[in-house]
Amino acid sequence: MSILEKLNKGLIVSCQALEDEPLHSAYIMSKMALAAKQGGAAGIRANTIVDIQAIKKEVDLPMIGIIKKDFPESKVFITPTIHEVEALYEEGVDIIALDATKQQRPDGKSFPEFFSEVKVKYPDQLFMADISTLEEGMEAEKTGVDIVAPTLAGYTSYSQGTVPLELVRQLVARLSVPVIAEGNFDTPEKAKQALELGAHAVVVGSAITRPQVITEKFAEAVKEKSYK
Ligand SMILES: CC(=O)N[C@H](C=O)[C@@H](O)[C@H](O)[C@H](O)COP(=O)(O)O
Repeated sequence: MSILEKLNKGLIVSCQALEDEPLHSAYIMSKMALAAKQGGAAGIRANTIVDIQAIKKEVDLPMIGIIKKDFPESKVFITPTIHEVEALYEEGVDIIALDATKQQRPDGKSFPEFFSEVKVKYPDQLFMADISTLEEGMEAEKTGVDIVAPTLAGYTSYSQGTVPLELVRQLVARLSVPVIAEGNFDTPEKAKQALELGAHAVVVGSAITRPQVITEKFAEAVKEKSYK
């Protein structure tokens, strides 16, 4: 069975904690991935080589790998340059996800320029384009990516206020490549709706693996009421 078949209509759990987050630790992310597997996840999305290595030891699910890296002169931070692609390829991940927005890249290239280089170097690797608008999804498909995901909807200056489910609906209608729903699918209902709209799979992160975010929602909810 191919990787895309294995992920078909499945839940992918994103297990990520950056340096400034309380759960920042490859060991903890590996246990998050194990919990996700026990809960029925079909795949894992993870950031950094150390986390990916630790997770691979714990679970054998299909892996979407990224490397987040900040550059002072660019807002592109998900697998931004060929160096991060190279590291993920060397490590061996089933799918490499990368920023495919029109934002200024750290290497000064446009996404099509950047991705044509990547594709020539790694013709057999599956690539997932993280985009923020329909237009970027359509552009990404033209460059030859294998999957498009609205991961960055609401995270670029020009995509503020995007409703993720609405963008999924539009992407599914306009693209031929599989669309994986990702980014603020924070309830089981929204995840299910994304699949009903035709998404190939759905990635859920914070609502499962960021306890500080989950706690905040509960804390806000109990604060809103005045109790007698
Ligand atoms: C914008 C950005 O940095 N997104 C990252 C991409 O890998 C992750 O931090 C998200 O957790 C992931 O996309 C899943 O989304 P959510 O946590 O909303 O379910």
